[in-house]
Amino acid sequence: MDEGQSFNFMKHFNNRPTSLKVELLSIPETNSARNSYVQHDVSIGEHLGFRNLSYSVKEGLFKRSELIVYIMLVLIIRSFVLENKQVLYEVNGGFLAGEVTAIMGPSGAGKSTLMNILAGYTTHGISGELLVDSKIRNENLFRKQSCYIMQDDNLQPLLTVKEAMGVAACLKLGSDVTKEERQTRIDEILKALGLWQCRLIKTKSLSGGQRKRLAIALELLKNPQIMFFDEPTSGLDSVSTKQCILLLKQLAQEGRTIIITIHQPSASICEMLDHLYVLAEGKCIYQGSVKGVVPYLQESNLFCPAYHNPADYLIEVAAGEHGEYVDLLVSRMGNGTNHDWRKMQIGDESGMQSIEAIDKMMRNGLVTPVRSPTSPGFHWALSVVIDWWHSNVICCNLNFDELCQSATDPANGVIFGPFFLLPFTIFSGFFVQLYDVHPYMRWIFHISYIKYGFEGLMLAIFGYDREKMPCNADYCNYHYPKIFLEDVDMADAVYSYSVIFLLGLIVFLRVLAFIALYLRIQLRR
Ligand SMILES: Nc1ncnc2c1ncn2[C@@H]1O[C@H](COP(=O)(O)OP(=O)(O)OP(=O)(O)O)[C@@H](O)[C@H]1O
Repeated sequence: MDEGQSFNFMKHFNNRPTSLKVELLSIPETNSARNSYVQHDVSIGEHLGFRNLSYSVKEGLFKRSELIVYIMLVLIIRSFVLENKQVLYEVNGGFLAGEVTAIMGPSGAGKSTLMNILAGYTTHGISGELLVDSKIRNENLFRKQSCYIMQDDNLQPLLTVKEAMGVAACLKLGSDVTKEERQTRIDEILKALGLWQCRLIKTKSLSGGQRKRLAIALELLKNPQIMFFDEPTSGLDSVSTKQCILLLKQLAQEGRTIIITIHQPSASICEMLDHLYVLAEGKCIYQGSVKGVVPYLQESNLFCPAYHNPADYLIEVAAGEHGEYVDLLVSRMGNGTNHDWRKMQIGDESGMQSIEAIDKMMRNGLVTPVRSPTSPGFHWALSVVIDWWHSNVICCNLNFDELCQSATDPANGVIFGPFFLLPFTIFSGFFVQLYDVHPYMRWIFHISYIKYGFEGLMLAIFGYDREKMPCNADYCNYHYPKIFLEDVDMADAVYSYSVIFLLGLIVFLRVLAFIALYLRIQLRR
């Protein structure tokens, strides 16, 4: 490492606070609250990078352990017998300080291999360049400034949390750190990571989440700049998973580079990640923000279904479930050299969300924008005009979906719309007559807009003393339209009532929809 590189690296390191500021936060419930943790307070240039990184292993008759025993023999025959298996193919990438980067991909894609190489655990069979601040990294210095937290935390089961920290502090902190300073640091980290309450508990009795935090606490003693985590959320429930990712975000926001491998994160976890690096068949098919995944795939004619977790969809694409797209995506991503999709950050969210929302609604045949920079009155009026335009029969214009979408979430409209529609359809006079149902249920007839629409239609066709209908048989029961109206229980129905009710209901629902839309937008502001 030359002097300049060493200076840069140490500059980042020295910029970080020496004392930890990490506090375990409660998990925010709302998206907006969660997104507040995704602010990019720390903006440091590229920190950890790799160029044209390839990795291959020899595999065949002998495994690695046997090689030790048969080393002489293997050295002679390996070039003849063993096959070269390529795991990574000239991949490129850059991970920034201040961000949580998740390496994702289907099983066998090369995630652990890449992580092991970046962490400096795998050193043989590699070609390409490992960089820090765009310069070839110094492995010795890098090892001092980084740590690797494995899935199996390997904690000593019979030591208490405080004892485990004490042993680690003696080993990791130099002799120039006094006993008091060590103790202060241990207490500080335990409090910061929410382990203070269980400092006297043996590590074998800790919960999964506490064990993960203790593993992190042990590494934090030497305050590493770069932290690698292999599947940090495996074996944790959803609450502990969120807490764990939040903790990693906080560590990142203090200026660290956090790199994790993760298997199919949930949508809410995905939102909390700053950067995704996705591998398929040992090549990079995506590198960028979480928000960029859907538009990136769309450009390759891969449309993530509405209400589908984009991360799941990306893994399905990587696994070839949607066709042969890996080569196309690798070339579009330049095998990791393309950094364009990194730019699509949370700041672009409002635009993206409204585009996605409109897109979803258009696909579902709905036309009520719920998130808009313009006035609710404008959208309300627009939806009235468009709905009116689309409607052929007056009763079809009464759309309960719209009310539900305005008041709650568009997805709820799809569920509650048919739910509200069904009783009105059944008690409309079409399937059952008014006097066939229990008196307690008859009120539904009187508010069923389908009944009024149906009644108005029947009266317009068969009412108003319509003349006898043609009959070519000896006897026609409905020769007289009046008999038909009596049979369908509409002899006493009044056409004008139907029209007044339907017009009144249209006005009522429109006003209600406007109020709901108005209130919702007011609450969001
Ligand atoms: N030392 C090795 N010897 C033989 N094959 C190896 C070696 N290391 C990795 N591989 C192979 O490289 C491929 C990628 O392995 P890797 O463990 O990196 O995948 P992964 O994406 O982490 O998978 P998973 O999610 O299942 O852990 C696999 O097919 C694996 O068998």
